[in-house]
Amino acid sequence: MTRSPGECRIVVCDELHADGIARFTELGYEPQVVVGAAPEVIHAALAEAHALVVRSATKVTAELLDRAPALEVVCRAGVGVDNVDVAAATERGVVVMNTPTGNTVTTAELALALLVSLARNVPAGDRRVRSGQWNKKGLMGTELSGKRLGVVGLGRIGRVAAERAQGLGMEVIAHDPYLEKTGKGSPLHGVALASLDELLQTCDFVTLHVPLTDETRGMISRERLFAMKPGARIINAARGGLIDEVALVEALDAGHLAGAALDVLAQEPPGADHPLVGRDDVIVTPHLGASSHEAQRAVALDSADQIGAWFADGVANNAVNAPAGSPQLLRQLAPWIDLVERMGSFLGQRAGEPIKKLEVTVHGKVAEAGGVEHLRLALLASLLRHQGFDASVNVVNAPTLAAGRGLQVLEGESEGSDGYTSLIRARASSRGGEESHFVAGTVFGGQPRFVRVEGVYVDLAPQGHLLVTRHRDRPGVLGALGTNLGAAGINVHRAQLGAIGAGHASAFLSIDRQPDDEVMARLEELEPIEEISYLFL
Ligand SMILES: NC(=O)c1ccc[n+]([C@@H]2O[C@H](COP(=O)([O-])OP(=O)(O)OC[C@H]3O[C@@H](n4cnc5c(N)ncnc54)[C@H](O)[C@@H]3O)[C@@H](O)[C@H]2O)c1
Ligand SMILES: O=C(O)CC[C@@H](O)C(=O)O
Repeated sequence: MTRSPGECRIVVCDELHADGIARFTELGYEPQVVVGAAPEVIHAALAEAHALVVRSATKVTAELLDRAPALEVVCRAGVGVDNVDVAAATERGVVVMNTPTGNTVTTAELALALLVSLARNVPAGDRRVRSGQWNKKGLMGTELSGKRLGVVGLGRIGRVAAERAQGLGMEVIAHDPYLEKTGKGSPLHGVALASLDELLQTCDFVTLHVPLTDETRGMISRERLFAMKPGARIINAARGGLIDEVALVEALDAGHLAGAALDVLAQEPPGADHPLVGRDDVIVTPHLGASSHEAQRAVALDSADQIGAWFADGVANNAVNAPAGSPQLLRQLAPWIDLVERMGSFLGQRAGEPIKKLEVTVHGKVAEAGGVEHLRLALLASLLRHQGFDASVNVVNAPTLAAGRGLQVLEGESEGSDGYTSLIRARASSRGGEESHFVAGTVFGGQPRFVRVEGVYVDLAPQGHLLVTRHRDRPGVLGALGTNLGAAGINVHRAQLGAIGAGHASAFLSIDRQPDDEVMARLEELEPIEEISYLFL
């Protein structure tokens, strides 16, 4: 859905580079900046916000999200989304996006700065001079050239850090299980992939570049710290929480490790008596990784452009919880999304009880264009909206809501496109499959068409009021339905029917208004009618 900038309230919760604010203005938006504002001002802004821009200071919790009922999108001007409760946002249908590329080089450069500073005691030397001492006793460093660096997480930042370290003459190895799973090997020349244990046991320096997730929290545990090569140094410019900080103090005190450089801590800012702050063998910087003019400008511009694209075209660039797609693809998919929403509406209304299994197949040209996932999610969201959920169900929260209800979404069996250039089939079944409904549709001249419903081939414009029957296949059924509807002043625009086997048939009547309960009861009482339902598409 396209919105004009005047309709969209954007709230900027953390410091954002001025060029990002200017870009919003260029795009026609008037963002409200609430950095440092009183809680009541922030709460009032949240109450009307459609988009939030945050860095790491604002914690986007479930409670904050509940204060923002109109919220559609949260944009993290940076990489890590660990300050956003993504599950809570997803549940509420709120898109969460980050700006993953703007601060890559800057953060890798900080990791390198920490590496060099740690190897050569630069901060300790500076402190000594500031205190009036001009001597180098105890500040003997170590050369980087020829030493082995282990990069944990060979993603965007890890790769830049690895390449720069090779330029310093270091031998670099890396650990990244997700890269290993691709089976393609290391993307960098001269950087071999290794297990985490091998990396820790053999490297002189280790630098961390993984996101903080349930899997990585505490990954550099006490056991792993003490398994590191004696005299090694560790650098963390990724996230506090990756390293067991208590165990790090012990490993340093025991002389097992020679030093650590940390841009991030588990608790930021740290308490005054944090045991890692103030040691000569530890460098701590205040989460400076992304703090360069270039990086802050880049992530701010990306935030403005991404939010603009969301409001203008519904494109969720860099979303971590929604399918992506270019504006061109979404424009191409628009009539198909309209079709699948009507298919979902049909199936949701037809089913007498909660659907437990939804099988969707997308065939032909529309599948080749991409966006199959988008179509499947749009169908599911529409089905759920017609199965007791409210209008807030969308492609973001539909999978979570479906899973919560025990509804499985599967790819149906591939049966080809039945001679159509493109065809979408969907079957919805209740528990055990005793109730199952089927619809197949396509788009003709930009308009949605159902071409097969239940077992019957039809040519049905899925719009407006519809009656669907299952009845005994005998003469006069259509006449009896038409007579009763006519007596109630209801006009039948179009009627289609067909046999569905074993002496049964189904009829589909497009009518001009909803029959009241009395009319429906009369139709149900007609002798051949086994089941009749009214649907609005
Ligand atoms: N200090 C800062 O200011 C700052 C700035 C930017 C980013 N960061 C942090 O750096 C992290 C990395 O950023 P990026 O842009 O390189 O992200 P990225 O997604 O490009 O790379 C992360 C890499 O980690 C790998 N990975 C995931 N789990 C792993 C595991 N268990 N073991 C080893 N590797 C694993 C992934 O496969 C991926 O290749 C971010 O998530 C963010 O938390 C910090
Ligand atoms: O906004 C910042 O200064 C830090 C950003 C950084 O932690 C990130 O994950 O991108």
